[in-house]
Amino acid sequence: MSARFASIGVVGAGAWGTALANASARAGREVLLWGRDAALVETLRRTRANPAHLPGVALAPGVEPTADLAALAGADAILLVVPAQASRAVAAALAPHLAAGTPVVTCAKGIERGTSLFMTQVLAQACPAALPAILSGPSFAADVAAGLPTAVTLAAREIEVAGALAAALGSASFRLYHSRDVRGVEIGGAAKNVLAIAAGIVGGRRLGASAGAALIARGFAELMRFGKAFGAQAETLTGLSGLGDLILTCSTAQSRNYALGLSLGQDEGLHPPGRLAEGALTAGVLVAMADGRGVDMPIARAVEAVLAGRSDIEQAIGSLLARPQKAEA
Ligand SMILES: NC(=O)C1=CN([C@@H]2O[C@H](COP(=O)(O)OP(=O)(O)OC[C@H]3O[C@@H](n4cnc5c(N)ncnc54)[C@H](OP(=O)(O)O)[C@@H]3O)[C@@H](O)[C@H]2O)C=CC1
Ligand SMILES: O=C(CO)COP(=O)(O)O
Repeated sequence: MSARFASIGVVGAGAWGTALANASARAGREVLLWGRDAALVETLRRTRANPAHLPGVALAPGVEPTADLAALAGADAILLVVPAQASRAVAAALAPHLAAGTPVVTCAKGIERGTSLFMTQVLAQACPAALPAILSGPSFAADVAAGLPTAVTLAAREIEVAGALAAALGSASFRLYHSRDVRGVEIGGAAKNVLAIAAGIVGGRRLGASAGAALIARGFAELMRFGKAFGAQAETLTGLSGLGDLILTCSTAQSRNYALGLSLGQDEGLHPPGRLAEGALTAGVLVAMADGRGVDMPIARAVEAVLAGRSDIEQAIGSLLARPQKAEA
């Protein structure tokens, strides 16, 4: 079945794109790795390494870097691995090169600002001939690139397509579960990033491990409420791209979202600057969407208020702790 996807085009040569290119090559696929920066692509080609985005990792044999998007025209499937807010423009640039029905798997974790669209909805608009799919779950690029054991979920509307893609990309160390709950998988990845910023704030403020655990559990309740309101299945949200990814990114400063929260909690502002933290870009649209459907998300709301400068950390913590006690739901 995996012969259906013998060649994979990876669009985006950042940390996650490079790691997924390596994982795909390890799974036996031919891989073209596209980057927008010709100089970076030349470095990748010459040194077989990506020091800018994934230091210390060698590019797997079988990964061919390219700066030419048209070169991906013959790929059997595409992994779209650019930040959520760049996904529409990059998918639109890719669209003219794709054969109709080519699966495009978005690997970004976010919601588009301005349109309030999930990643596969953005794909459907920008790349209408493609078959949209989503890959998400607890997986640091460095871990996947190093071949450490990792498990993620790949969802597509057609379960056969999801299964075949999972079979094509998976290996002993990179396990892909498949699903047809596209919405659940994309909500899990987007929402957990916002909650991970809150977990980082708890860490930065040294509020203790008990507070950290409470934050994960109550954050998960928010993620579940949001997911249910937007059509996700509960079993997806309790799986890898929900609870699994929430636990990972709320637990360690290896997460850029957690690290951002840590820095806020230590009153060091948005540090380090320029590093991608998708949760900071998703917080506003997530909270607005929740408001639109009457979904209570106090932790996400507190993160959004801090990031927008409407609340300081002490006010945000105070407002969460001052909420009336209620039944656990
Ligand atoms: N890193 C990780 O561990 C994981 C990341 N993800 C998700 O993957 C997505 C990408 O993250 P990651 O790879 O880590 O991010 P990086 O910051 O490492 O890389 C982002 C890549 O996207 C490129 N890019 C940015 N904007 C554009 C644009 N407008 N057009 C074309 N290319 C663009 C960058 O190019 P340039 O170098 O030229 O700026 C870079 O190659 C995010 O949504 C993230 O949440 C998911 C799971 C794990
Ligand atoms: O999504 C991730 C791990 O699953 C990566 O998290 P960060 O983007 O917070 O580093």
